[in-house]
Amino acid sequence: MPWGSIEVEAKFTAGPDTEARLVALGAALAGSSSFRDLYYDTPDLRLTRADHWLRLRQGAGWELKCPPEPPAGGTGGVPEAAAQEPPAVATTYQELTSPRAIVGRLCGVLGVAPAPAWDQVPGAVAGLDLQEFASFGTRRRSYRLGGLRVDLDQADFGYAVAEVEALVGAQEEVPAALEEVLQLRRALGRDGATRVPGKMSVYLQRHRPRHYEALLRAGVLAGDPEPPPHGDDTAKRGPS
Ligand SMILES: Cc1ncc(C[n+]2csc(CCOP(=O)(O)OP(=O)(O)OP(=O)(O)O)c2C)c(N)n1
Ligand SMILES: [Mg+2]
Repeated sequence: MPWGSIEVEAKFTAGPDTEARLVALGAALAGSSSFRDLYYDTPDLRLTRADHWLRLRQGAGWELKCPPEPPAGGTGGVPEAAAQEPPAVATTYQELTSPRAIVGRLCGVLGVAPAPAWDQVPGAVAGLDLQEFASFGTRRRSYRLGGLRVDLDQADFGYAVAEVEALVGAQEEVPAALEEVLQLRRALGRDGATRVPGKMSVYLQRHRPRHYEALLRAGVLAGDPEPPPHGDDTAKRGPS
């Protein structure tokens, strides 16, 4: 897919038995990694208030996670549950990686014409006055099971979260992918009855409360219950 792929994700809180359950289901450890993410927005938060997440990921480069473009003439059958209205059972995002696609989408959201000098993302970041608003490290253990991926993350600000993820190439494939993602999460003993906040939600709630409130008001984030404080054993239950 020239414009990136569509990511269907459902988060959950991993337990001490999660990795054993994954292996029992036939999943294989695909790798362990550590990386730092830096996220950018305009001073008046226009990108994140439009649910667009521009980041520079150490070792991967620039990436833009944004709601999938509705295909011409239809919603592409994105099921309600996967819709971005919080609380979302799962989230569906396009992940753009090509500089041209990222810059084009940024300019579209901000309503400006791309300048010739913005053929690479850093030029657009400077030209659009985008500033870093979040920076945190993640230790990740990833498992693969069929076409699904399970990431067990431990953020360096003391929060652990896991997610089941499927990548599809077209909107029409989202409903089937969503069912597979939710089925695996259930098989891991996590029914999704309680909404599990992502790392960014917790980071903003703790470190950028005004930004967090703005995203609640914009309906981009749901009012997630603040997870246990640092050092709580939930945080410790991250990737072993
Ligand atoms: C449950 C939920 N999560 C994220 C969002 C929006 N959002 C906030 S930050 C954000 C960007 C980061 O996405 P996330 O999957 O939380 O982080 P990570 O797992 O490190 O990225 P990956 O490796 O999967 O690309 C999004 C989409 C939302 N509205 N609801
Ligand atoms: Mg994710």
